[in-house]
Order: sequence, then structure tokens, then C-alpha cells
Amino acid sequence: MSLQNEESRLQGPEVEEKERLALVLAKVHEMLLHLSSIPRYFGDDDSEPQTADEVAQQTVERLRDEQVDALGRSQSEPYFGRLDMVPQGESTPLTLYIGKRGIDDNESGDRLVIDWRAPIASVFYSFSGQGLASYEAPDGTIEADVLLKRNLAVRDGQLVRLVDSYVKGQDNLNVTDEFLLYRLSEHKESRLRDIVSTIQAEQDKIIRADRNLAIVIQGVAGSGKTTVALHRLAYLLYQHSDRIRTHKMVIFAPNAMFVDYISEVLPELGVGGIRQTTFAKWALQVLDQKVALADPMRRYERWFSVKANEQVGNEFYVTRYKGSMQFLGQVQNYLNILEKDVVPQGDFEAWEGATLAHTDIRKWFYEEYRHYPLAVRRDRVLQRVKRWMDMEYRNVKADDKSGSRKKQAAARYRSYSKKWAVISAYTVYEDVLSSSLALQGWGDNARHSGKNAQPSARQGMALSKGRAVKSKKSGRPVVNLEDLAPLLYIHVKLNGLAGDEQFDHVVIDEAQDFSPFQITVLREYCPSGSFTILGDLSQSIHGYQGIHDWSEFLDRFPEDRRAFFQLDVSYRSTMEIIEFANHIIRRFQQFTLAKPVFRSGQPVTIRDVGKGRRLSAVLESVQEFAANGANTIAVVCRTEDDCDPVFEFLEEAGIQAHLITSRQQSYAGGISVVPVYLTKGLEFDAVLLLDVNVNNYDPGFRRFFH
Ligand SMILES: Nc1ncnc2c1ncn2[C@@H]1O[C@H](COP(=O)(O)OP(=O)(O)OP(=O)(O)O)[C@@H](O)[C@H]1O
Repeated sequence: MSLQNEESRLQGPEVEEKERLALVLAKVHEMLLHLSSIPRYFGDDDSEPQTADEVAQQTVERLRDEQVDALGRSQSEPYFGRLDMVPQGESTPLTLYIGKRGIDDNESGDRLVIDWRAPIASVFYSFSGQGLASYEAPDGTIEADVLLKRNLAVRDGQLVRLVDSYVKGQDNLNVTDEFLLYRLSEHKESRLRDIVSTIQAEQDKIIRADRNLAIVIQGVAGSGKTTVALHRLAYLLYQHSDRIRTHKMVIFAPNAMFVDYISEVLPELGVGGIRQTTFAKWALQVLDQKVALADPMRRYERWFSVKANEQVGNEFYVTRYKGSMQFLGQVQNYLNILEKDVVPQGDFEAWEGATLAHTDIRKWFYEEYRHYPLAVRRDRVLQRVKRWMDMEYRNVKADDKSGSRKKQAAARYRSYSKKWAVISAYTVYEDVLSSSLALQGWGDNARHSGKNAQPSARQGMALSKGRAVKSKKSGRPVVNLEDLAPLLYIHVKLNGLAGDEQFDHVVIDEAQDFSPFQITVLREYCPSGSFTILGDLSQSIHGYQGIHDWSEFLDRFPEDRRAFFQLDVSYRSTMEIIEFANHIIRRFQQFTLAKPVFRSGQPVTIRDVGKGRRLSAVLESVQEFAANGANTIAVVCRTEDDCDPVFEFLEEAGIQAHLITSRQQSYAGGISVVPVYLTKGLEFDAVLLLDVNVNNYDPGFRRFFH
């Protein structure tokens, strides 16, 4: 230790850390100056490199740009934690500074900052203050004696807070929470943020879980599921860049607005270019937009309306059935039957004396080309029939001066190929829906169902059969969300999967609203079985299509390739809100109640205003929230129709608000008027729930109160 360091230690940790920070920032500055002084050969205009040298040069420059970007971001907050420890077998302590990205001193080769994803950095998150810590190294697990764990808040290059959450030999009770609370008390922005500086031990375990696993995370509202999943992606890319590629990862979010809401976390973690989409958008792309999706808003209005009637009950039931494993079984049965029927009866006779036997064609189809998916196989066999005909013709060409035999053969081939049914995902699906198999499955299912679902088999299926409806705009058949998974499944089985369609890793957020059929389809698209599936069963908004138990998803993966995690602490809301919510959720006995971190806020208040004062009371509350410093405020109504008059009233009163609808593509923060089913996953500084009474929110709708 240098004399200067020794002196700064004596003056206390703040001085020491400020000096160290200044040193690192100076190094960063120096490196940035150096990098920007290197001449560039390629401009910012994406011009194509012409030679191998140019390709190499462009790669070098791209990597340099990335380094400049990373160092630029580090200037404001180069690190957030410090860890002193003595690894087993060594005598001198290691001092590590941990940041969002690693920084190496180019000249000395010293590691100034360790990337939070490095195995050794895991000690910072997992060490509980008891006994020895351990971490994974290339040679196996290493144990270490931790001396100090220090949280450092650096903002705009300034040290603004320092909290020692562990000092060996001292009483260390609860100090971790102090830094966490400081972090949580910072205002909510209009976007989700990274949590690298305060990842909790149980979250860290999930982030660093094995790459090969399909993991399911059940977590109470606000327990950090989405955030943790995004950090896990950043971790997987760092640790397994050889196996998991950015452009082969995908995040399925519940709607486009949510995609926008989470869009800043990954870039902040140094990860760009991961596809973030909705299941519907992706499915329609894979299906080459051959079908159109019914407007979900009209359905939501009907389904979430207070006057939801028996027909809605039937629709729920059809929806659930179409997402079930029973229905998958029916689709599979149908595809098996279809396979048996594809080759038409009869030989192919190109002209008299040139006959290809039915048995030969069958042999090609059922034996030689067996490995091809159905539609591809059909085309291949037909091409082979054509090749056979052309070969035969070569033998008789000399006698066919007029070409009449050739014409005749071509005509016969055309009519023969027409006997082969056209196999497209949509036509097959239509047939599945109207087949006796599907109806039988539906009927069996309906008999075992609850009170709300007793439609006759035919009525149930006809309700949402795409065949009847064609989009006025595009002329394409209109289907509902629950039709997409069966359509995709059929599509894959008919056409196979091109390498560029496969995923290396799939994240599904709000997975409680997914169906087992959707998971099965995604499993087809991600052969590695590397999944992060997260949700909260008690928050199931689209319960009619979702699941009752996570085993419905976990069972889709082999026992040794799946893992289940549970997060019970809510970091989002104050104790007052969580206690209030728990009071309501307690009635659903099967759900785990959220545990708050010890953070207090305003009490939850219930205001009963007369009908005439309803809108002016909303205005007053919004003004009061804003006056108390809330940046993001939500006024929550039951449906989109209910939102309209509230939004208009606020606008007329001069309040600038955003009306959030199902078609919303982005989230702007500020004041939002939003239907309850679109609030999922978002967070606000203040929330006003309107018209909460038994009529409007019957027991079935209480799960919205998270
Ligand atoms: N370890 C942590 N440190 C600091 N903040 C955290 C931590 N974990 C979660 N949070 C914060 O808690 C809030 C909720 O996180 P997130 O939205 O990821 O939770 P969720 O479980 O996905 O919620 P929901 O169930 O509503 O979708 C976010 O503001 C997030 O930054």
C-alpha cells in the first residue's frame, strides 16, 4: 500500500473512496482521449467494406466505438460497490471495485473495475455475512474470507453516498437495507431501470442460473421479475457469448407499450439488439401475415365490461381449451391422420406405357423422404414425380416430333398434382376445428367444466372459427390470439424450422397469461430449451387463457432441465400499499402474500364521493399528487370506454394527461388514464383507482389490485 493510500485510509473511508474515484475517472478520461485520437478510416455512413483488410479495419473500429461508448457511460458511474476479501490459499486481501462494465487500464493491465457479471463479483451479491463466501473460478469453487462489502453511490462522477454493508468483526445487522432503501426512494422514471448496484441474493441466484435450464420465476407484484430477467440476459450474453447470440434471443412482453417501458434496461447494461416483441406480433411475422389478428380491444371491452354475460363465459372456455394440452393432442392426431392421407390414390400415368406405380410414390413419401416435414415432403415428392417424367420423356423424345406427347404429359402431371391437397397452416387448422376429433375433445372438456362453460360442442367451436370472418382491409382470415399457437405449431410441423428462425434463449414476461400450447410452440422454436419464464399466478389478468399452476409449463421440459424460483419480497410499493393489497389478496388462499421491504409512504385512502363530484374529485386528487411531487400518476378505470370521459374532463381542466389504450405503442410517463388491464408491469409514484365497489370489481376481478 502506498503512503498516500495509507494516509487516506486514516482520514476515513470517504476520503479514500473520493481519491480512488478521482484516480479511476482520470484514467477513464485518459483512455477516452487516446481512443478518440486514433484516426478513423470509416465514417458513420454505413459504407460497405470492399476488401478483407477493410472488413478487419471496420471490425476494429466498431469494437473501438463500443469501448468508447462503454467508457463514456462509466464516466458518470464507473462502479457501485467495493469488496475486500482474501481468497483461500492467499495471504493478501484483494480489493475489487464492481461496476456495470469492466474497465482495464490499457497501460498497466490493472483491472480497475470488475464487471458485475464476472463470477468473482457474485460474492458482492450472495455473501450473507456468515462464514466464508464462495465463487466459481475456471478451476472450480473458491472460498474467500470477506473483509468488507461497501456500497457506493456515484452520480455524475461524484461520490454521493457510502454505506458499509459488511465489515468483518462488526455488528452488521440490516445495513444492506439502508442502501436498498436509498435506491428505492429515488423517483420513478417513465422507464424501468437497471438494479445492478442492489441485486438481492435471491435475485442473483436466478440471474446466474444455469444456461441450459428452463427457469420459471413465480414472484409477487414488484418483486423484480422483469428486471431480473433482463439482467439474466445480460449475464448469459457475458458468460456464454459462444452459445447465446444477441440476435437469437427474444423477449416476449404482454404489449407494445410494455416493450417500450422496459427498452432502456438492456442498453444501460451494455446489451443492444435483443428482439423485444409480443407473441402475437412475432407469430404473425412467422406466419407471413397470412392471417390477421382480431382487434383485441373490442374483446377486452366486452370481456372486462361489468355486464359480461354467458356468451363471454363460453368465449373464455373456448379460449382456454384452444391453449390446452388436450387441444394440442387433437392437433397432433389430426396431423397424423393428414399424413396418412396426403398421397392420392392411383398410379401416375404420364402417357400410355409410362406409369409410375402408386406403391413407388408411397415409398418415396413414407420411407425415403420421411425425414422432411409434411408440406416440404409433399413438394419434394411431386418434384421427383416430375423429374421421373422428364427422364422417361428423354427416351421417347425422338418419336415425339410434334411435341404432343410432351404437352399431354404436362397436362396429366398438372391434374395429378392437383389431386394432392394443398397443405397450408390455415387450411389445416380450419379442418382441425371442424373435424370430429376437435369437437370430441371439446365436448369431453365441456362436460368436465364449471358452471360457466356449457355451450354445445358445435357452438363452442363456431364462436371463434376464423373461417367465417375475413378482414375487410386485407381479405385475410381473422383469428384470435389463442389461434396463433396452434397455427404456428401446424406451420412448424408442415414446413420445419429454418436455422435462422431458431432462438438460443427465450424470455416470457407475464407468463401467467400464456397457455401451455404457446409454451409448446416456443419450445419448438428454441431447441436448446433455454428459457426464462416469469409471472405471478395471482396477477393473471387473462385468466381465461392462462394457467392455474406453473407445473403446466414446467412439465413441458425434462426434469433435469428445469428449475423453479420464487420471489416474495416486493420492492416496488410501500408497506402501506402492500398491506392494503394483501388484505384483499388474502381471500385467495392459495397465493403467497408479498412481503414489503421496510419502506413507508402515504397511507392508502378510500374516498367516497357522490356521483356528481366524481370527476372533480379525480381532478383534485391528481392535482394533489402532483403538488406532492409525484412525477408519474395513474388514474385507473375498469375499461377503455370508462377512461374516455375521465381523460376528457382532465384535458378540459388543462391537465396534460395520456390516454392509454390497447393500441398504445409507447409509454410516456407523466399522468396516465389507463384501463386496469393495461396497468400490468408499469409503476407510478401515485395511483388513483376509480369506482372501486362490489359491482365494478367482483371477487373475480380483485386480482387486479396489485
Ligand atoms: N434489487 C432491487 N434493487 C432495487 N430496486 C429493485 C430491486 N428489485 C426490484 N426493484 C425495483 O422494483 C420495481 C419492480 O420491479 P419489476 O417491474 O421488475 O417487478 P415485477 O416483479 O416484474 O413486477 P410485476 O409483477 O408488476 O410485473 C422496479 O422499480 C425495480 O427497479
